[in-house]
Amino acid sequence: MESVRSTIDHQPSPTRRGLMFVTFEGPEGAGKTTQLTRLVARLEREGVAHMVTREPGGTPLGSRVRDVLLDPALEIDPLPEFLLYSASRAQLVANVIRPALDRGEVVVCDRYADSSLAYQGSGRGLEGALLADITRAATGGLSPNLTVLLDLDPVVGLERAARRGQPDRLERADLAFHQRVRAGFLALAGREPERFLCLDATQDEDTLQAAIWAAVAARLGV
Ligand SMILES: Nc1ncnc2c1ncn2[C@@H]1O[C@H](COP(=O)(O)OP(=O)(O)OP(=O)(O)O)[C@@H](O)[C@H]1O
Ligand SMILES: Cc1cn([C@H]2C[C@H](O)[C@@H](COP(=O)(O)O)O2)c(=O)[nH]c1=O
Repeated sequence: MESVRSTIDHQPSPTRRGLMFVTFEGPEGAGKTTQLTRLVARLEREGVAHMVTREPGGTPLGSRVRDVLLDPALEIDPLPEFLLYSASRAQLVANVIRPALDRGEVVVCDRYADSSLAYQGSGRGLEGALLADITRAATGGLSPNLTVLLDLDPVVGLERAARRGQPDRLERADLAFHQRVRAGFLALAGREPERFLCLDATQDEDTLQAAIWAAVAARLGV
């Protein structure tokens, strides 16, 4: 009996089996980085092994690709734009995210494939099947367990983002583009309500963090 109980007690938790992949999504200036930073601080306080990264970026290749994608001096057509995001994503998944999940760490990522569906799909108008095929190739089908969507009117978000300084290439796109992006994110959340935690990003930071931590803690069982 004792040996049976100890076997059960030592079953790996979902985290240790590498199943906890959390992404933050939303329009410009919605507060993703603010909330992600607070979540990471909470994971540290709780003693949960974790790794934090972002898209585009997170690898030496991804950092270079990020500089290209955000450079306001460059004109980039929708297809090469999507392929560049996908190249950064493929490198990040293979070299950073999957190894961390395999080590049993919680992975927290600032933007992921949903951003491509919203920005390059809804925003730029690229076809869904193309996005799905290339995203599958880039990620090997790796999907987050939890996606926190911070929803915000782009007028407010772009104002918030502007406090940081000069707008980057994406932030310079017109308001109609950013409205399509917002609508795209909301449509994605509507299609997968179990994966998405959709929050009104006009709420104060403490309220948002409490909701995010409750969702993470429930999935981690802490
Ligand atoms: N809940 C909030 N209410 C009001 N302002 C906020 C809130 N959360 C963050 N901010 C402020 O909004 C600005 C943008 O926040 P942050 O960089 O976290 O957003 P982001 O979604 O990561 O932006 P981007 O996608 O443009 O990188 C910052 O000045 C931040 O202090
Ligand atoms: C992953 C991803 C990102 N984008 C856009 C969204 C933002 O405008 C920038 C990234 O800047 P941030 O300060 O880190 O939010 O890139 C995109 O268009 N498509 C994507 O797949």
